[in-house]
Amino acid sequence: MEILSNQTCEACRVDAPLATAEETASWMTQLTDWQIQSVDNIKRLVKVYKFNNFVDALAFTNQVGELAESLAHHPAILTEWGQVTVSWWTHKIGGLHKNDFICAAKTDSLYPS
Ligand SMILES: C[C@H](O)[C@H](O)[C@H]1CNC2=NC(N)=NC(=O)C2=N1
Repeated sequence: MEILSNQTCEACRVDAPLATAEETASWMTQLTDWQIQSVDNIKRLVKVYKFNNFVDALAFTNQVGELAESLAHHPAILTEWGQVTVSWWTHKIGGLHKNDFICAAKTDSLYPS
């Protein structure tokens, strides 16, 4: 099976296909503690990362932001004291694309274990 965190995002086009149910199920096996949530009928990958304070949460937020810029693919990030909520979806297609699963896996790689 292809390792998501080792892959790079492809340029996403407006006619790119949404991830199928089978692809989603397969790629979810490589992700830890990510949930699929629908917001305004748009599916997104969501995970809450825990921290001991705000400073560490902010540092992680900035790392995720740098990752996003490097991939030209951007999440929604909610930064709070003690936790950061990261949500990935593809705006252009209004849902989940393989890029979102790759980005979620790469986001996990940034979290201090
Ligand atoms: C022009 C710019 O590259 C595009 O709008 C990119 C920017 N980052 C993006 N991020 C996400 N999550 N979805 C997109 O469709 C998207 N499009």
